[in-house]
Amino acid sequence: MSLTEYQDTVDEVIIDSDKEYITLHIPIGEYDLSHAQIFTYFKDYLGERYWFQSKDNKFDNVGIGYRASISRDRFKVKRLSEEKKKLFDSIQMVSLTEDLSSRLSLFGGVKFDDKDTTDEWSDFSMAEFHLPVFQFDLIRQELFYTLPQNTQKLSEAFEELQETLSELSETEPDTYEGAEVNIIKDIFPDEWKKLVDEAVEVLDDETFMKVVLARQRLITFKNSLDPLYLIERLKDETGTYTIYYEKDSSAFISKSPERLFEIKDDYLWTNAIAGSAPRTLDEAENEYQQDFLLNDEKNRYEHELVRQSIVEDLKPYSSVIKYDDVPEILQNKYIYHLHTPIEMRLNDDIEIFEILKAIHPTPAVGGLPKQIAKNYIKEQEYGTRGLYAAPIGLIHENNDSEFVVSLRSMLLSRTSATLFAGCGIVKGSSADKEFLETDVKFTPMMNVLEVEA
Ligand SMILES: C=C(O[C@@H]1C=C(C(=O)O)C=C[C@H]1O)C(=O)O
Repeated sequence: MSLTEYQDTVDEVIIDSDKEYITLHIPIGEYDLSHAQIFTYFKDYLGERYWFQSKDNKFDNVGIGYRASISRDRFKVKRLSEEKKKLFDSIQMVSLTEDLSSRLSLFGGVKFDDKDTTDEWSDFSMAEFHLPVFQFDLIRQELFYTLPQNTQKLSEAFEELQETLSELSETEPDTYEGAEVNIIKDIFPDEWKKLVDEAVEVLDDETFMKVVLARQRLITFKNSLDPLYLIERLKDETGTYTIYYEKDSSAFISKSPERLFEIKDDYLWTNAIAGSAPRTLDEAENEYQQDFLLNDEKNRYEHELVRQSIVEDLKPYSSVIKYDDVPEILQNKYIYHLHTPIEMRLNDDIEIFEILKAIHPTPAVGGLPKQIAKNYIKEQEYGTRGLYAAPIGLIHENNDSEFVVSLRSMLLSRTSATLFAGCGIVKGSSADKEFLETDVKFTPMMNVLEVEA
């Protein structure tokens, strides 16, 4: 079926003058679009584009152009909830056929904490979510096209859109160049180890049990990083989330294994992930590492703390919370983690930002007790986390949502990349071992950039 057949439907739409935007919801199966085509065709939108693919491939969304945004300097649940509602309420949705299943979403995130933003993160606000002009759902083959209610006649806009889509489907993806490395430099590696040692000194079994300490690696390039190159490289590792998020002259990229939560029809799914061991190409070694992880006291203890804390944080929002006592192994390309899935039924009328505030930062990326760990990180860790280890994801109109803990990530400017990786420090941790673990956690981004340390 071709889109021209919907022209009558569009012509008959009665415009609701109370709304600020009209969103056309359109099947695009006839066009067969690729990520590379979309990012090639919409070059001019550089700085206002994203790609979000979930680990289970339930979502593969590309957003182009930020038509409207919620952007706040402070993470205030009430204000954000009001603004989100106001934005969704200002849209007149026009679905061209009844059998569409995709949902319009806001995409964005909330920074790890409110530590003074150094220049490197200044393109992103504390909390920021975007309604795209074009939201492509490449799994369901549907498009949301949002335009201001008053710009032009809707039927003309629809004709133009069809032209855009045919041009897009005929677009040859641009060729691109790889990244030519200038310098690779760990930021303050010795100081980081010293900080870990100091943390181990203050940590105990009761008052301050865990803190996650992160470090950075800076890579500079001789040429500017081509978005298309990055998009193609991001496809290399499967089984993780993919986040590619352009904002003004920065881009943030993550290949995270970790879901913060998913909410669907009053149910919430989350997980405890803590405890790590490297995965190699040697099967016998891998068997050993998994076995070690499942039975190692330190890793199991750390994992248990994380799980307990998440369950405690969510208790006020649910009367039914389910999980197993024994963790499973979560397998990524370069690393194994201990993993416990958690499922709960949400009480009525829970705001998504409330859940976000309650659950973030999980002790997998902050520590325990939460507030002490958060303060410790803010005061002691070098630099600013910004969107590293922060919640990033999609919020749909009805509160259904999916958020990622943006690990295995980097912040890009035109010719440099800052990679982030951290690990949980508990009493008895060894700085050298943890240093190696952060090395392993840099691997997904090193691999995206095709560089070796
Ligand atoms: C903090 C990171 O990872 C987290 C810390 C882990 C650990 O300490 O074992 C494991 C998985 C993640 O929850 C990171 O990747 O930067």
